[in-house]
Amino acid sequence: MSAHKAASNVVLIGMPGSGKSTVGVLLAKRMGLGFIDTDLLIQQEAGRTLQEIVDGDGYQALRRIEEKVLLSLDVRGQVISTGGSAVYSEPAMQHLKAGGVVVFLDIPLGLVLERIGDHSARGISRRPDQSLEELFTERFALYSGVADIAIDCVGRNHEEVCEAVLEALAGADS
Ligand SMILES: Nc1ncnc2c1ncn2[C@@H]1O[C@H](COP(=O)(O)OP(=O)(O)O)[C@@H](O)[C@H]1O
Ligand SMILES: O=C(O)C1=C[C@@H](OP(=O)(O)O)[C@@H](O)[C@H](O)C1
Ligand SMILES: [Mg+2]
Repeated sequence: MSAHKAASNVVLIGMPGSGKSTVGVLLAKRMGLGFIDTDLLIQQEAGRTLQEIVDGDGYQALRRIEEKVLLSLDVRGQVISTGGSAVYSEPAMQHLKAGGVVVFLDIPLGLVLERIGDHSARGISRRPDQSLEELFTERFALYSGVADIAIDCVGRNHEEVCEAVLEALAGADS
């Protein structure tokens, strides 16, 4: 059996602004799957917004809650949109990989900056001294290393990214 059929979730990873949440919904509709945004599960688990967690307890606290939420996911037939920092947990990523195909939505730093605008209110999990450029470089290696499939999202709108993911999944299936 192919990797895709054996593993029934589709897991989206990538930088904030890469389209995990918005494209994830489109993808779920096209594939007839359910949809989970793990950022919302984290907020429910913590009873706070992501920004409140970062402001109150620090960026590592957010990563700890995120890891716990990801490891407790036991689902099939879902598109799972993760948060950009999910990739910092190796056990969580291995857990997600075991149950699905991991798809990296790849955008360059310029698009990250353009799309997330004033990121101070977006709860980004990073060291206070770390620039977005450094964060981008650090994460790019992690996303590329763990993904089963990478999608170049440059020059593609939401629908086109969704289409590209579908094509790549079909290719991985055959
Ligand atoms: N392919 C795309 N083309 C144009 N805008 C996009 C695209 N993907 C995402 N966006 C926009 O970028 C912003 C962040 O998207 P979102 O899905 O929340 O990303 P993520 O969940 O990866 O942080 C939203 O305003 C969204 O509409
Ligand atoms: O990249 C990050 O550090 C984060 C991205 C957010 O999700 P999106 O990638 O969906 O914006 C969210 O998980 C959290 O605020 C941390
Ligand atoms: Mg999101």
